[in-house]
Amino acid sequence: MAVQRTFSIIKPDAVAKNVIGEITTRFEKAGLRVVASKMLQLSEREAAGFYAEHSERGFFKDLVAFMTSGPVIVQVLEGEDAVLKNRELMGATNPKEAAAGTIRADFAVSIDENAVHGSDSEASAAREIAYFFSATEQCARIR
Ligand SMILES: Nc1ncnc2c1ncn2[C@@H]1O[C@H](COP(=O)(O)OP(=O)(O)OP(=O)(O)O)[C@@H](O)[C@H]1O
Repeated sequence: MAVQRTFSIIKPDAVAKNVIGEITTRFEKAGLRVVASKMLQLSEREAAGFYAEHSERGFFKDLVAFMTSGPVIVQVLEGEDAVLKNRELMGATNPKEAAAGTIRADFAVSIDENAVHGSDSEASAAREIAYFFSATEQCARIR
């Protein structure tokens, strides 16, 4: 598997819990490298645009309210098989179903406030990275 990039959000609940460093350390220990990172307070428009695919779902309004409830950290992670590796580190969407030792099992309490987002495919990663980062904010390969 080639080196890939994926997109991560450390959501407002995890930022409020003061575990930005602990979550980022998990990425690094798993061989993923942070190649872009910033803290943002999302507007309603930005959060709704990011989750547009869920706009017809019953939880959409609550999701947008949660994602705008405090600052988030958006990151680009690079490494071998980065999309799948990050999904494995995150665990299941619902923390109650997340495997022991995953980020969501350890730091999240509910499906509404589940600590992290990670792209579900390379195509999503490319779209999500471009949504939040300009070309100049994305470092070239760091080695
Ligand atoms: N049934 C639900 N009730 C409440 N919130 C939900 C529900 N399903 C999903 N969500 C919220 O919407 C987000 C996006 O849902 P999706 O199905 O894309 O999950 P995911 O890919 O595991 O999560 P993410 O996209 O945040 O990485 C979830 O992370 C969660 O916060």
